[in-house]
Amino acid sequence: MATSLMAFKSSIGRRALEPPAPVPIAHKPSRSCLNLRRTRSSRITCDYSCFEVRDVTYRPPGTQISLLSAVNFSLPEKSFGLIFGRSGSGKTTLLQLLAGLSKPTSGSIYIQRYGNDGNPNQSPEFLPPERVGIVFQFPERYFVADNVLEEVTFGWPRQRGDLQFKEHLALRLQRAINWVGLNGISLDKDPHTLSGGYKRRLALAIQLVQTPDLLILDEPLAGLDWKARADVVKLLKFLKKELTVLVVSHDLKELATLVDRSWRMEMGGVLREEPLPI
Ligand SMILES: Nc1ncnc2c1ncn2[C@@H]1O[C@H](COP(=O)(O)OP(=O)(O)OP(=O)(O)O)[C@@H](O)[C@H]1O
Repeated sequence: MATSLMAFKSSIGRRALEPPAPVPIAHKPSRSCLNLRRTRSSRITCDYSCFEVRDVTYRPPGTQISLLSAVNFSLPEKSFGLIFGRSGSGKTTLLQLLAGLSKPTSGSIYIQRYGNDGNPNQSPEFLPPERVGIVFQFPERYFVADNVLEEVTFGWPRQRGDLQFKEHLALRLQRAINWVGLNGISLDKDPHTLSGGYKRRLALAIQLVQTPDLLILDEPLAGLDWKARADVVKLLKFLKKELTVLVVSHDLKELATLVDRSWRMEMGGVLREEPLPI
């Protein structure tokens, strides 16, 4: 792939391109979101929020083909959701809508805050694309920089900011590097010379510096050896404590211990909540 195209593909995973879809006017409380909170903690002690997808359909512009058919689901904050299903069923298409890379043809994607009683306690909010980080399948194919530091900070503002702003960026960088366990690696290292597992850590760090609320990963274990796969699973277990994670994967057994909620995507873009078939 030409370098310029690689840079473009990489950059679309790093920043928002399109304005968010309108927030629904009439909103029904999501009981399923509350139920999941109850199973994760016997006593609900504070407000919480859920990422919610309501009646989302998608038809690529200029076509008559519906790739997603009235998709509905909720994912509470700091939980781990997994979508599985046959190749070509529409999983990646759904992730792209959540990341704001395409707009739903109809339906809405938003964040809803709930009170202790399980009822919404404020109006639904847009899910702005800058609050979503997406790691594509084989993210290392889209690395563009000559060293780790430039790869992580690609797309950051280059103009002279004040000291406070620079300190803020430096803290974000340090936190992301620590979270993914890249602190033992020189920031001067060429990203292409890293091992498979470290390349995935770097791809995660690129998203985490943006401090997303929702982290989306498309086949995070694909193409890795057994040790790197185990490392990535361990890392996702840690990240789940810090933010909400939504994964598309065929590697159900390896991810099973992390999963709070799972859905099968059926051909034609029909999503159904279903336990993992393992
Ligand atoms: N812009 C488009 N126009 C027409 N069809 C499309 C477009 N984008 C994707 N498709 C088709 O939509 C279907 C769903 O694709 P998608 O990549 O979302 O599936 P998937 O479930 O993620 O598959 P995989 O597991 O192989 O990644 C496929 O048949 C694909 O060819």
